[in-house]
Amino acid sequence: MAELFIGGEWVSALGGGTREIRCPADGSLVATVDEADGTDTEAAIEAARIAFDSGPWPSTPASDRGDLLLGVADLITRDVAAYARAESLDTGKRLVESEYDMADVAACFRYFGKLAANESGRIVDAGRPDVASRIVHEPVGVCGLITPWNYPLLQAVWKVAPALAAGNTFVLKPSELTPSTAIMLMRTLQEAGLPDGVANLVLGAGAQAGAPLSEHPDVDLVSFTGGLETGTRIAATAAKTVKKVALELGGKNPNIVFADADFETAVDYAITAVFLHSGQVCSAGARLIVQNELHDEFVDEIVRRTEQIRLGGPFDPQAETGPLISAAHLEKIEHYVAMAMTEGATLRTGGWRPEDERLKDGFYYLPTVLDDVKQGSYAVREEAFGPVLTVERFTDEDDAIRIANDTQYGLAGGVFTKDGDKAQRVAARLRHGTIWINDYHPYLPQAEWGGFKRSGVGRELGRAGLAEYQEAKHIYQNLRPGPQYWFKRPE
Ligand SMILES: NC(=O)c1ccc[n+]([C@@H]2O[C@H](COP(=O)([O-])OP(=O)(O)OC[C@H]3O[C@@H](n4cnc5c(N)ncnc54)[C@H](O)[C@@H]3O)[C@@H](O)[C@H]2O)c1
Ligand SMILES: C[N+](C)(C)CC=O
Repeated sequence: MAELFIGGEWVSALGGGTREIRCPADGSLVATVDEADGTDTEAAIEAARIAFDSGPWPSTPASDRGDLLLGVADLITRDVAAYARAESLDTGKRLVESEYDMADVAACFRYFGKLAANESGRIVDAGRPDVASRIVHEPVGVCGLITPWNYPLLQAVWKVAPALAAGNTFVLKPSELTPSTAIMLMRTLQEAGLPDGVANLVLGAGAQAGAPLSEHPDVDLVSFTGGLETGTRIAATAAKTVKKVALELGGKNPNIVFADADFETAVDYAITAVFLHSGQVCSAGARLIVQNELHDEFVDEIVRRTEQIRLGGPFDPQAETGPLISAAHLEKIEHYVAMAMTEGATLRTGGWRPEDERLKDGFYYLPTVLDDVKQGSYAVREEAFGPVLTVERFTDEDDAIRIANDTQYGLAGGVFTKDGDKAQRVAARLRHGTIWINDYHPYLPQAEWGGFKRSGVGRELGRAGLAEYQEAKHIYQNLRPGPQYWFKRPE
């Protein structure tokens, strides 16, 4: 016990609450951890406030902050096996996927470590030789960071690394379902030499442990990754104290396949786009939009391959994808498929929990393909966040773009074609934050990530990802001061 990290100390929840963390692949007990409530979070906010207002971190030279982040990347790389194992036990994700995620975590610390070291503000030409004018970047203050369960450490680090690089202090509240790697990260930050109170961790349910991060007047910025409904609530609450708000929300991501695409490449990516991590990926290509003349052959092949996907737990070397995160999420997917069927979708494969005895204790759902879904229907409007592919058809380029943009979301999308000009034309007209051409899923720490429309506000990663955590201050110095006499001098 004592997994809350507040003011540089490991402490237990004041109310004595605990929560069992169980592996979604088989229900085995992973850990019993502290469950905070609002009082613990308020204590963490106070520690972060004190560290910001009177601690050394905000005024530490940016290059020294950068060095510390580079050291964190090295420590995570040293401990990658333990981190990956912990991530897989909490999420049920295949070990190899967690290993990739941990490499991305280290790369993110390296990117922001180097960016911090090169941070210099800029000189502004005031148009007068007797004026020195410059923009400096300062930290925003105390940041509340709230993160989901699907990529627990990676999504946290997309916030933690730029927040630290910019000189902020923070309180992190990871998903109550997947706290283990966040606990490990606090130990790593401590080992790297981060001053006390800069990094704080509270564990627990959103409504209790998370809510003060958007409500409390001492929090200057709240950055949230999660569902649209929660994000909307957090933004509304944060508005009362005029906090800066960054939101990374859901997606209903189109994957457009033209008839001239390389067939084998497009089929292979279409399957990975939607079924990676059992579809529990914000940018999952869950909406296959395929050109009419290719439809039958393409979807037949997708169905044939989907039926061969092997499900299994994180340490099954033959498993290709794993379980859903919880019983509640499994029920949500069942409801989603039932709704699609009532709307007239054709179930081509899946649509059930697997009968395999080997999987009986986990939250598994068969990879599912729903053909003939109607445009504008529930199945194409709502994010399933599970292993369900919907199929729509299009006639020509304009039709593909119209269908792909017909969503409240705008996170990501794919385009498959051998015609490079056409691919660029389509990419330019898609209202989504990331467009992959003849590829799907890669993201880079140096490339901004975020959503158009209701997929979010602001950007993570890249230069804009650092700017989210900075205030720009203009310093204007009159080099030859003297009276101006705008108002007449009294006689
Ligand atoms: N855009 C992206 O980059 C991105 C990345 C990953 C996940 N997501 C989205 O996340 C969603 C799935 O994650 P989830 O189920 O964990 O989302 P969620 O909204 O249920 O929870 C996310 C986090 O918010 C907390 N929370 C819940 N209510 C809160 C409240 N009132 N105040 C403060 N915190 C609160 C939760 O405890 C959790 O830590 C999907 O919609 C997915 O698309 C988006
Ligand atoms: C942003 N990403 C792809 C790492 C995780 C989305 O759920």
